[in-house]
Amino acid sequence: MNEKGTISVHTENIFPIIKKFLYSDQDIFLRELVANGVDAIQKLKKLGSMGLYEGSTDKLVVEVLLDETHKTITIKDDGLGMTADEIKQYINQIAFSGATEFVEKYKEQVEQHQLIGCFGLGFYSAFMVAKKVEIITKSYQAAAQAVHWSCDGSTDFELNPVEKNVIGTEIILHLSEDAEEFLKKERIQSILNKHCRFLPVEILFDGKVINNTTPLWIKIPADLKPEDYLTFYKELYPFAADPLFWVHLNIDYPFTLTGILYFPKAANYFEQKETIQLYARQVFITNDVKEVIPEFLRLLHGVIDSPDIPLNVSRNALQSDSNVKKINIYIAKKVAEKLETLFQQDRQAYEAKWNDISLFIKYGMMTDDKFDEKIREIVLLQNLSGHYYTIAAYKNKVSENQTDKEGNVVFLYTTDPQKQAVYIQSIQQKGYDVLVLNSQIDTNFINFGEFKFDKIKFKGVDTDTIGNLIEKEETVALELTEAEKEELKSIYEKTIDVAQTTWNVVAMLPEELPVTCITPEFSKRMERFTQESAPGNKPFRSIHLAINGNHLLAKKILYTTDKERQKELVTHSYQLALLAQGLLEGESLAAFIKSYMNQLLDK
Ligand SMILES: Nc1ncnc2c1ncn2[C@@H]1O[C@H](COP(=O)(O)OP(=O)(O)OP(=O)(O)O)[C@@H](O)[C@H]1O
Repeated sequence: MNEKGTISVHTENIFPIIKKFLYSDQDIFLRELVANGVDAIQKLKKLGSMGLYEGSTDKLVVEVLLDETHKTITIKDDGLGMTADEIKQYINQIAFSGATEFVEKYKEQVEQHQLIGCFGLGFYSAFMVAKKVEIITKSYQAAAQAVHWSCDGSTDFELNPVEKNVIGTEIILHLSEDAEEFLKKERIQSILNKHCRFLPVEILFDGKVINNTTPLWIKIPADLKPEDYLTFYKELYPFAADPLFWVHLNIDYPFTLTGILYFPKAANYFEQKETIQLYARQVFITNDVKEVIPEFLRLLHGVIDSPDIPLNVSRNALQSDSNVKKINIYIAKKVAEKLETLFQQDRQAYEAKWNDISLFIKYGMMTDDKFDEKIREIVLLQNLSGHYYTIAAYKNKVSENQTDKEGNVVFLYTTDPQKQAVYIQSIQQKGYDVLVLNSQIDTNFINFGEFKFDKIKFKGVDTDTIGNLIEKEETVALELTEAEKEELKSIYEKTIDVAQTTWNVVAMLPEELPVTCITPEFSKRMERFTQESAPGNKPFRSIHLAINGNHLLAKKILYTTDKERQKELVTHSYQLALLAQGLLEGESLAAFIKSYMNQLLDK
């Protein structure tokens, strides 16, 4: 049977293209060859179960062996093996396994390394690391002659009979000089850990089984306890704090998908990138799942396993794949259902987790309309007393007191209860309620909410006078005459001669500050955006000041005969306004502290 021949590839240049993979992810050769061994074992088991193979199928394994002396890696399996004819058909004619067609079709993406799984080259990926490859194989078929195939990376091969007693296949890779790093035990161990950790057949390396053949996600959810999920989470992310809860995905129709998605503690969201792993039949494919699952769900952790995600297509094509679209919708729905159940069944536990999950939920609402629709009723807002309300419940709670003359219910919020305490106090005296919206995402969420929620407006507590925060029909009357008003304004203008500063005397509540900085809600939001995108970059802005005409200080300033005293009152009330906004700094702050100190000594 000794035979020499030419591998029938349609493109002579398939090997250089295979080699090109090497710069993106050379490691996948091992995954491909081990996965072929696993397939071969599963096929033999299937034959056994159908009565077509009588040998034992209990202890079939794939083994990876290193030989430093001969510079070889051998991948040996107890699978169904191949006859000479099968080698000719499956190995020699690459076209049969689709490799040529694949390379032709996706050459460009291959070159740009844009394929999702870099799948499809299978056996021939061995040539990414080997200058010569041998196959020694014996088919399960009765009286099959074992064969030896070898190929040195050109398109020529040799095929000869060989002595081999046991059924199965050995693939021997003679490493090329530039791939000798793969002789290191640690290197192979780490590739196996990454790609083969959950393969369904035992993989032996260095005398040990390296994989868990029945990972949690393929088990039946009803059989599992919370501890099982927590243990598996630790297996995936040894250094992360326990997750809050999880969703076990398990669907057979219209596509097959299993997986577990964990909701991590908020602090873990951005710590690690690419935290969801994608598998196809327990073979690790990638942890770059950008195109496969909705953007906001990428904050979650866990595993998704589906044979229905096309792997040898470009990433662009993947997004428009109909299965991928269905998978996206399914996962988002499952996640929303999990949250709803939690909300309905244990409101207290849901509230306790709110701070951790709110970022993720708000982000989801803003980026996915369907998710928003499902989840809007269970979004919570927290007020200063620490109570949680749904949006509808909160609207109901404050509408009587906080509806403006246009019929909008105004949600007053603080971004920093400590720093904005002065404003909060006067607002609470007026009987208004204040929400805390201080997370990273809230600036965007407020914009989103105003656009989407019916007749709701958001106003920051430090943006305006109380009368203007919620404009009502009835207004506060000004206690000053027109002449007093003009006089007061002019005193402030003359005393505080600062550029970009405008003054107005306003009828405010007596308990509000004597002078208040007015920064329209819109500018405040813009400021926060800038702060978030370029921290430390203080935007320059002109300052509008409202002088409280109804504050006791107004008349005191107007009617004091001591000019020095008047100047002091004006300056201090101005500085207090800046202080309340966190704007008093540098020289002004030093001057303020100094004059305050002097006053202490005077008294
Ligand atoms: N270890 C093995 N034991 C038995 N048959 C094998 C083995 N390795 C490869 N084969 C045969 O050679 C064929 C081609 O293998 P190759 O890895 O190139 O492609 P594939 O496994 O069919 O698909 P993929 O491109 O997804 O890897 C296989 O379908 C299988 O029939």
